[in-house]
Amino acid sequence: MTPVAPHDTTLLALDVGNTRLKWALYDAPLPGARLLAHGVQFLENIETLAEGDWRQLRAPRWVLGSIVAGAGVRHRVEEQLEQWDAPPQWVVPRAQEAGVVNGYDHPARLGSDRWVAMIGARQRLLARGQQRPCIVVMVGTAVTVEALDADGHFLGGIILPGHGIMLRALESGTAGLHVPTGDVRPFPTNTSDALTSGGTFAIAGAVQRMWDNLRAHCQQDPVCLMTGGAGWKMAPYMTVPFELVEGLIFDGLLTIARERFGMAAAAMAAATPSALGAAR
Ligand SMILES: Nc1ncnc2c1ncn2[C@@H]1O[C@H](COP(=O)(O)OP(=O)(O)O)[C@@H](O)[C@H]1O
Ligand SMILES: CC(C)(COP(=O)(O)O)[C@@H](O)C(=O)NCCC(=O)O
Ligand SMILES: [K+]
Repeated sequence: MTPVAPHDTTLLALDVGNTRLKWALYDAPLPGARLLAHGVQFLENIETLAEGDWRQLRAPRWVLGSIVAGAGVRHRVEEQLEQWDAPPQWVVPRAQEAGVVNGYDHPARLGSDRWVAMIGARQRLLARGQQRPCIVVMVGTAVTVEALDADGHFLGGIILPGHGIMLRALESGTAGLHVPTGDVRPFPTNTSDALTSGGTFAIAGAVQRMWDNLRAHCQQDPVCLMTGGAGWKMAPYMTVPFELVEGLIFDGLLTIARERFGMAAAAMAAATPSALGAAR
């Protein structure tokens, strides 16, 4: 095991989805921490991490992650982390955390990625002084659209299939849909374009509907933040004003990390001022 330097405050943040593992190493467990290194790995390649991307990585003091993949994947990720003396902590959605109140019937049954992204969204809005209702869209393997009111109450959200799952479902459920990816067109006139446009409009339409629901509920225009590996694919076709934000989940993980490890990190920084810098 690689020992951690006594005053090291590094945080390794993990976002394990159903398709890819995203990781980021920060110099401190705080929003705005300096990003030291980051990367992505498809789940089938997790076994390469310890001997590959993470081989030369500075040993993290803390490991905090969100995971929505199954127990098997979690075990494989944990094996790759064994080289360091930092047992991973996996976020489990609570009834409330970091200024967000969880409206789910069973708070812990909410996907941890959805919870962490909402905490990241809230942190981002408050940091720029915007206390407004917010729609959080994540376009990954699945698509999720969450509604938060201006006070940080998560009212509820929807789950729909992502682009890939929609196409595979149609391919396997019909006789005549086996065609290459097409283009998004207002009035598709071939099967490829019809499928690609259908999936894109389904997602854009779902977001529009949740945005309308939230505006009607709050009597105020929501902010819409969109993230996820396939967010860029949706960007040209959205019908509500939105911002494409990379790393909303990492913002959320840093916010949760501040609550969990911030005190310890501050104490270490006080012992060695150079470790964190005077600004923090
Ligand atoms: N270059 C790319 N590499 C991987 N996935 C991509 C790429 N471009 C778009 N995608 C889409 O992004 C999805 C993965 O996004 P991601 O946010 O990592 O998902 P998850 O969190 O569910 O693992 C894939 O399902 C795919 O549709
Ligand atoms: C909805 C999800 C499958 C999204 O997964 P992803 O696309 O990020 O891989 C995931 O958040 C999940 O498994 N949620 C648990 C059920 C729920 O949130 O209600
Ligand atoms: K995700």
